[in-house]
Amino acid sequence: METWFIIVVSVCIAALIRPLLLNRSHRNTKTLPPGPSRLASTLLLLTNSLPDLEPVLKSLKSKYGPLITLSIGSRRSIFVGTHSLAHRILIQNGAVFADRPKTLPVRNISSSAYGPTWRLLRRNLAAEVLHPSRVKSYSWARKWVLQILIKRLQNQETDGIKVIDHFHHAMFCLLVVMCFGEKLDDDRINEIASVQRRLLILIGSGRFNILGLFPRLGRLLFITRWKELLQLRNDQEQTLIPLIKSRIESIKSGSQNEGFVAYVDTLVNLELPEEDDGKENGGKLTYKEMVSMCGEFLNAGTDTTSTALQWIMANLVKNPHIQRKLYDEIVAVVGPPVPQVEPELVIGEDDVQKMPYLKAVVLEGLRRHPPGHFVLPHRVMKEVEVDGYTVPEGATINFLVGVMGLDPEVWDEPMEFKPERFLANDGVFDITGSKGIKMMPFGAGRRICPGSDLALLHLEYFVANLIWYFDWSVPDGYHVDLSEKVEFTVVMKHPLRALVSSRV
Ligand code: HEM
Repeated sequence: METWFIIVVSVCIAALIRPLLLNRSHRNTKTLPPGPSRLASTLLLLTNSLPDLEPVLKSLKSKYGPLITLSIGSRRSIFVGTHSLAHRILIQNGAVFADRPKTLPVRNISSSAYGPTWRLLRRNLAAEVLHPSRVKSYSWARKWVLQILIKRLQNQETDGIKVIDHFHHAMFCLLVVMCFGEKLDDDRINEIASVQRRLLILIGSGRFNILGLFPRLGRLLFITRWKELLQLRNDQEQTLIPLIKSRIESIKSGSQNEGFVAYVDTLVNLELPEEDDGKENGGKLTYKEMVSMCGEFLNAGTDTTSTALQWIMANLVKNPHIQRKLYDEIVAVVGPPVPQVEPELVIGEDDVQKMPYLKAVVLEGLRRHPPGHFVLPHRVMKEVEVDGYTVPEGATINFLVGVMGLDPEVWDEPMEFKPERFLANDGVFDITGSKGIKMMPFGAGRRICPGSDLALLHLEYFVANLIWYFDWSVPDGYHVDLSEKVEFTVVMKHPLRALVSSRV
């Protein structure tokens, strides 16, 4: 079904239920944060994916201020446009804003309601996979993937190489090992990457918004879309369940790599609590639920990181003086690059910790080009006052992450790529925003990305090694264009092509 049909149906529904809502809304809208009319809001929300709304929200922010409401029927979507309000909401009043709206029926961390199941699943990921000692135990996997990436980049074409495909492949190899404990060949990696990315891009396109906003009605009216989603989900299960089963078998038979814990290992014995509302079953995760958990792990750790890596490398190609300064720092710590790419001769993770300029480059990349220009939608758990307005219970709330990173009130020359800004304060920068938010590429507060340390390590490790081994430059007749395009994350509209030549 097409956009015009959505619009007609929504307008009819809005007209039918308007009289019912009028009394209530008259009472409430007085203190709601301001925003455009219900009809204009409905059209905006139904015809745009969340990232596509960014330019509209920017202009609404100039008109209405930093707290904006879009209404559709009785639902309210509230958007927050400044750092100080984001800090007040997510850090100082975090618990009220830590829930998620119920959308598609999957069980994973990011879509779990704020409650015991979410706590258990999140604690499991944080303690069993993302704990620093565990992250260290995956060090061999990072070295292995780095070899693969370097070999792929060495076989480049003369007119430059489109690097993003190789970054995606590398990140999938890495996250697949961490998830299923297996090194897979290229065909299997491509199969997993393909189904995961199809799901991500379809969901990111906003085509399923209606199913999330009105689950029952949406499924009836948009049966083709619903079937498309079910088919994709089925493909994902066909691809991931055999890997999950194979890992569980190897744990049972004791043939798995001793001392190495894959994400699946940690899911098998989890005992989920019964939720108070009785909507979620307790007990062990089913295979299908493990697919949702593993699918989340793969997508959270691959798409975001490879998108950020591409943006950072693009800025290093565009700004040779920054690349040179970074290379000099790397050589000062580990010496010049070695002729052979050997697992034991790459720049190690301990060395990376001694490179403040490298860290500044990565942070500047995340400020200037955060992979997500919004966080995942939060749900307000009880009515609360913010900045003199009433934010009602049940409203969804989101944050203009992209806009905050470019706010001239906070950042000097915000459009410029200047890593030096992160060297102030002895290079100490609190990405969690606990004392004050200046940017929030990983979100903030209780729902902050639990993978932020791992993501920073991956970015620092790959950027350091890629700059150490190779000189990156612009192919003839090409220029690095920093225009953006929305996929699931905000990616380069014209993907980076670079000439990558060995430094030895
Ligand atoms: C550059 C890389 C990454 C970026 C920019 C990023 C960003 C984000 C953002 C903005 C959120 C939403 C926060 C909110 O709703 O308030 C999020 C949530 C999440 N991220 Fe990441 N992320 C990255 C890498 C990772 C990695 C490597 C993992 C794990 C392997 C991960 C796992 C998750 C999970 C499980 C959530 C849901 C948290 C919850 O709902 O409690 N992310 N991430």
